[in-house]
Amino acid sequence: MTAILEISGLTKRYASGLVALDDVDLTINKGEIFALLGPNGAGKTTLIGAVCGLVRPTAGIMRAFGHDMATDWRRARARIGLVPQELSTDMFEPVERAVAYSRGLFGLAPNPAHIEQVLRSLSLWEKRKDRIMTLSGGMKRRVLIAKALAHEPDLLFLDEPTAGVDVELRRDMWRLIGAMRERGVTIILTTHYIEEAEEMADRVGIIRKGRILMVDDKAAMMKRLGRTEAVITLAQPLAELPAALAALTVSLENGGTSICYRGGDGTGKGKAEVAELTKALVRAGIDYTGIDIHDSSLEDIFVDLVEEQEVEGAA
Ligand SMILES: Nc1ncnc2c1ncn2[C@@H]1O[C@H](COP(=O)(O)OP(=O)(O)OP(=O)(O)O)[C@@H](O)[C@H]1O
Repeated sequence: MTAILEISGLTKRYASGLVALDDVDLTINKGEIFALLGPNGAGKTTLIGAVCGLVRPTAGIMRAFGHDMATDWRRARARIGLVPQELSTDMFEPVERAVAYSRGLFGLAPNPAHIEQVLRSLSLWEKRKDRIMTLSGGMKRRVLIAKALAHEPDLLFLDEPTAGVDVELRRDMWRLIGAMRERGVTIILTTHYIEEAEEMADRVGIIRKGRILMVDDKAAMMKRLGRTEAVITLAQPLAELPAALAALTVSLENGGTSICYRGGDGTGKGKAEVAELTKALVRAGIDYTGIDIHDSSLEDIFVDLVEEQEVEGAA
């Protein structure tokens, strides 16, 4: 595995005194899709801004493609693309010219064939002569991506690429991100849609209050922190749990009308234990009217992790 971005001890204290990034270490490998998840204000945009030269770090070292970003920033930055949350300039420009101009900003020779390919892949070719201000919100998003791809970056940051876009555009974005990965582009995306990380990411980082709480392969994270939850609705309420169930991680809830199971480890163990539980109920002569069972999602894991930290922080 080749590391293409290495961040260590990255700290950002804004003039207000607020510490938006607190000693962040993070390594991004070539060719991966990395999703950075965090609640509002966690520091995601600040982190992207620091790597892309929009935010001046207070401390820390960043290396991209082997270049130290403090001393050799320009060469590193030339290989990085950024799709920000909002379009702030170019509103009066026609699409094609704005995208070609973005390429020129990095000192690259014009390449109309590449610009055409980018515009076509984003369904913008028909709109290439239109002024950006006349486009719909979704089309403006596509222009942002086209601008970031104009200089053929090897590392692409997408800051909440699908916030506020419709389902169709979101699917299109996912397809596009997948296609970029196929071409070997490394992608770091921030998202509030955990479904997006679950669908696309190879690795997931969870950030809160400027600190990275966890980084892991998505599958490993779900396996390690995943669990199964089952609620068994009883035909008759119970006053207490039967002794036969003592070995299982169950509790009596909802005024004795349901038995809740929380356990397992994301590998199927939970489902097997729920099966055991139902058999034990039958053996004990306890009748039930329904079972609701689900495996935890990345969202459950995320919420648990962030809440756990809230509790620790308050303690
Ligand atoms: N220019 C600034 N000056 C002072 N504080 C700032 C500045 N920019 C961001 N912050 C603060 O830094 C913290 C991190 O903000 P940041 O935008 O990086 O979070 P985020 O994770 O991207 O949030 P969101 O998901 O809402 O976009 C927040 O508390 C924010 O208010």
